[in-house]
Order: sequence, then structure tokens, then C-alpha cells
Amino acid sequence: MNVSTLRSWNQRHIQHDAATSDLPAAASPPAVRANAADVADTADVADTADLANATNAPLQDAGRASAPHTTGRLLAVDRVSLEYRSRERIVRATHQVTFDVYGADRFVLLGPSGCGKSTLLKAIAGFIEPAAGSILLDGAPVRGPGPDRVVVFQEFDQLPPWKTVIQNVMFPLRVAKRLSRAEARERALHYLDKVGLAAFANAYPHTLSGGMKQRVAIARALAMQPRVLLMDEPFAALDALTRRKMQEELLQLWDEVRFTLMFVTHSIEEALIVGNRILLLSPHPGRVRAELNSHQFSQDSLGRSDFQQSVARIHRLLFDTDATRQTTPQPTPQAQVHA
Ligand SMILES: Nc1ncnc2c1ncn2[C@@H]1O[C@H](COP(=O)(O)OP(=O)(O)OP(=O)(O)O)[C@@H](O)[C@H]1O
Repeated sequence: MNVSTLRSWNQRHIQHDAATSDLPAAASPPAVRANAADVADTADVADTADLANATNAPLQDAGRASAPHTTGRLLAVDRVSLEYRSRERIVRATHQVTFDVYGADRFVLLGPSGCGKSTLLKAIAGFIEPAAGSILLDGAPVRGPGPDRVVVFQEFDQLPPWKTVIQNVMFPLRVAKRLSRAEARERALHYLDKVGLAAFANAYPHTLSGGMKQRVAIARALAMQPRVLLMDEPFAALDALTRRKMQEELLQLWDEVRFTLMFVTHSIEEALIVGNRILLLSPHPGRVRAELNSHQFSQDSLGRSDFQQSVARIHRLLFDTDATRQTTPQPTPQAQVHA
């Protein structure tokens, strides 16, 4: 398979479908500044501040919470509108979305089904050109797919089944002609070890569980050492227990490797656990509702009242109606956002 075949493999999968702050706003100035205009357009400014004030709880996850941005601005998404055009109609997926991602961020796109999260990820991956606005990676416009942005999808069939686990991880490294076979093998084993699958290097994908397949996909993506790892609801097809375990493992991996992550989900709980920053998008077409910091939460936060309050408040921000403003917010049973 050559590069274009690999891209079309990726593209096929993409086409198939790919808060709170314990810190005052000034502690993360770039993020807050970047979206001030968008947020100001909505009635969310008060809510966002409210959210920040409400979560001045002691930090449980001090390691991650204190993690600084390790580099400057990596990705700049500026007033990006994305559209699908056919002869019959134009579907606007996002409207003037603006945000920045910094090195070692775990940046989550959160919003109801159909708000354009996957489409935004596709645009950042380089598969869709913005109808308006710009996407800059390291200051240069994104003009197409590239090995500096690797996508992990939800589907379990993203690994070519005729290749063993290690061949799957080595394959893009070899296609990119970056490494010799021996170097690629060493790199692949390194990342398989990181996801706990070194012992399965010679297994074929069909012999693995869904969670194991996702671990291979993550190892394959990280082995490319991309500037940004893009994940489109990577754990959504897993059972609840495996999903939690995978979230935990992803965070452990991040603690070790400190990669930059963009993560799409429609689960508020998952966003709070996985992300250090969350961009809330309105229902279709997606506009920025608010941008929040969430680095103080981990799986240990799940039963805590500040976590539940944050879930409820994000829910309110996403579905901002008079009715929800007037009643005491209750967490949704599964903390899922649906349109
Ligand atoms: N290939 C396509 N052609 C036309 N419209 C599309 C296409 N893909 C997505 N859309 C539309 O664009 C909008 C955004 O879709 P997108 O898949 O990005 O949303 P999402 O937030 O990722 O949703 P979900 O959480 O359900 O995956 C939706 O209205 C959707 O119907």
C-alpha cells in the first residue's frame, strides 16, 4: 500500500465517521482570549465564570493538574466555517469556530450529535478545506493530510486484518520512509509496550478484543510521533468498564509521553476526565458556546459533588434555555449530550 492508499484508508474511516477552572481566567490567558468574542456572543459568560468559581475544590490529580503547557501555540483555528456541498444543498457543519491548542494540551471538542465535532477533526486532519476561516499548524496553513496529524477512530476495523499487530504499527512508519525496518520495529515495540501489548506483537487483529484493537491503533498513531493526535470518539464503541479503563490508560500514556491530543466526545463525563481544556459547541451548526478548563478532574472525581456540579453546569451551557436556568440543574443519568 502506498501513501495515497494509506490516505484513502484513513479517509474512508474518517468519511465513515470519524469545567471548569480551578484557575482564574488569567491563569490560562491564551485560551480565554482566543474565544472571548465567541463566548461573548452567547449568554454564557456568566455561566462560565460561575462554573469556574464553583469548582475551586482541592486538586485531587495534582500531577496532571499542575502540568504546564510544554510548548507554545501549536494549532490555531480561526473563525472556521465548514460546509458539505452537493448539487442539491449546502450543509453548514460549523460556523466561525475559533480556538487554539497548545503543546501537550488534552483538548476536547464536546457537543451534541451533529454539531460538527467530527467535521472539525476532519478539517484539522486536512481532509476538508474550510469554507471560511483558517487552520494553522505551527503557523503554517493546513493544506491536506500529513503524518504530523494522525487520527484514531471509533471503529475497530481500522487495522488491516492481514497484518500482525507489529506490522500494523510499523506500516505507516515505513510508508513515511522515516525509519529503517529495524528502527521502525524498535519504535513499534516501544509503543506497543506503552499500551501493554508487546506480548501480542505477532497476533492478528481478529484475535484481539475491541479494547486491544484500540490500544494498537493508539500505539500506531503515537509511533508516528505526530504533532497532534486526533481521536474521534475512540472509546464510544467499547463497553462501559473497558471505556473507563481506556480513559485511564490514555491519561497514563499522556503522563509519560506528553503528546498533544484533540479528542472528540459527546459524553460530558468523558470530556471532564480526559481533557484539560474543553470546547463546548452549540447544536448544529456548531458554534463555540464556551471554553473551559477541566484539568483538575480524573476518574477519582467521578463520585464527587464538584464533578457532578460541573457535569450539570456543562449540560446547562450546552442546552441553555430559560427552563434549565430557572431550575436547579441535575446531572443527566449518563452525562451524555444529545441533540
Ligand atoms: N458527508 C457529509 N455530507 C453531508 N453532510 C454531512 C456529511 N457528514 C456530516 N454531515 C453533516 O454535518 C453536520 C455535522 O456532522 P458531524 O458528523 O461533524 O457532527 P458530530 O458532532 O461529529 O456528530 P456525532 O457526535 O453524531 O458524530 C451534520 O449535520 C451532518 O449531518
